[in-house]
Amino acid sequence: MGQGEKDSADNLVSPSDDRNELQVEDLRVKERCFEQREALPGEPRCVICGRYGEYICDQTDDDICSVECKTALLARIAAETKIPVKAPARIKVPFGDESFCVRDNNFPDIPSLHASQIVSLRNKLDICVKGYTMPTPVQMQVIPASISNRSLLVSADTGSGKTASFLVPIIAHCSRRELQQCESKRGPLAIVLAPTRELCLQVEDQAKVLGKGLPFKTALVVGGDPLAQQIYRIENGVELIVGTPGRLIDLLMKHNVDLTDVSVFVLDEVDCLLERGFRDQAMQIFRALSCPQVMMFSATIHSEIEKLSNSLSNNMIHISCGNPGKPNKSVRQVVIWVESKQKKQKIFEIIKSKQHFKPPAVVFVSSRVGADLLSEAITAATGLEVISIHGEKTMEERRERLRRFLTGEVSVVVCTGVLGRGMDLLKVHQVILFDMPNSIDEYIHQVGRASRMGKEGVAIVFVNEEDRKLFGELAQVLKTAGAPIPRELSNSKFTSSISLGTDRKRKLSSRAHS
Ligand SMILES: Nc1ncnc2c1ncn2[C@@H]1O[C@H](COP(=O)(O)OP(=O)(O)OP(=O)(O)O)[C@@H](O)[C@H]1O
Repeated sequence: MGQGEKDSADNLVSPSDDRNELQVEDLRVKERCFEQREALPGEPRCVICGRYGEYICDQTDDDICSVECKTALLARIAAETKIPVKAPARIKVPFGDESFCVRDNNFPDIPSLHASQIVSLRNKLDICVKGYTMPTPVQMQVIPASISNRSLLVSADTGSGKTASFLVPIIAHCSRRELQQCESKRGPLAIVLAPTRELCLQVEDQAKVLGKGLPFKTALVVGGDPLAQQIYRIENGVELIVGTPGRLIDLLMKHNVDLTDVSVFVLDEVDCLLERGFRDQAMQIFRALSCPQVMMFSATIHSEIEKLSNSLSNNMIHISCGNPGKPNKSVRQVVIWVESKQKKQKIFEIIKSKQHFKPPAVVFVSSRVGADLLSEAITAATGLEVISIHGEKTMEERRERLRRFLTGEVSVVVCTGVLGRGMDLLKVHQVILFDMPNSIDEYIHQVGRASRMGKEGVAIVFVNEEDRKLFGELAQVLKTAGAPIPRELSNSKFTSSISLGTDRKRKLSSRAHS
């Protein structure tokens, strides 16, 4: 019997039309079980009272005689499946790369699997797991929380696996929806915004890897690539769009993309997207969507960003893992005082030194022209092939250069902030901040390129008087990390409140008492 033809009285389904014909004398659904007759030999029996099982319970497929017995059946099932809720035991969550597994005694079937059973189950099901033996702390928290459909604001260390923590729920959501709907053309279900083309490229690649074999297609919408191709792809049906705000707005203004089904909106590097010139564009895209679940991520989220993010959702879950807002603990920060004129000489020395140069290395500078000039100068001084990546290069060049660096063809890249945030440069364990960035947040992100998933790295940072605007915060960051502070920095009047603050206070107050 079809769904629409169900008995209107409480969804009881008649098992057989033939039998109904024999029972024309009583078409009314039996409310109470005593209204039902006894079962004849060979007839179905009510699973509760044993009378004639005239109906099928729509929720369990059991034979049932009346509404009364259906209610009793459902109550019995609910009581049997109700799991006693114990107060959760306190779990000591380890830091960094310590391995641990949270076992949930409420679901005894899963935790009872022994390591050897897991191996044999994986063998039996042809499952091969490499690299991802368990979720990272941020994934442990974000993936289940995302199921609530509430918006999330997540801060976690650089290199701690935030990307997969939003891609896994997106892919699960998209493939579930895809399996249910079989339409050939459909609108996207999720949008991920990120501030740079390189980061979008990386996120889309990772989405493809994680969604392999599933009904899950992606479109990359970044400037520099032909718009027509991006539109063609979206029109042919994709589940996820990954893009930079500017190009996405451009595309949405010029073409009628159906965003009705977009139910997940991710802002990766949210502080950057809501702070710098991107905010209006990000908000414009948000307003084009109908109440999506918003997921926001960064290693640096401040109170202003928290306030701004609240305007995107009024029922937000805030998640913080590790030590966000600080440079990754796995990176040793070596800050050197170098006058501007000496910087080039210093970097040549480092790159020529077997002891100090640990390629592949990323060198951060503050300007595009600076990136080109420095890469040429290093090549001239050391003989090494060095490439530059920045926003003035064509997309094709940026892609090709990044590929050459990631595949190890070239061991040094000099770049502007385009590689500073989010880039997963797995083999890189050394970064050199030739120019200090404009803010301590960018410093945290750039330093973070030297370590992924707790691997040790080093960040060599050049500072001089020109960076005085950041002296206070830099000294604080170094002090917290236990890293050496150059004498010039600690003696500077801009850091006096940090290095001398407590002593001064004590002296003043003792004088006041005397
Ligand atoms: N569960 C896991 N097990 C092992 N490796 C993982 C796991 N999850 C992610 N990774 C890997 O860890 C690396 C860092 O992840 P990711 O780039 O997502 O970090 P992130 O937190 O977004 O960092 P950032 O703030 O710098 O953008 C990636 O190479 C990723 O493939």
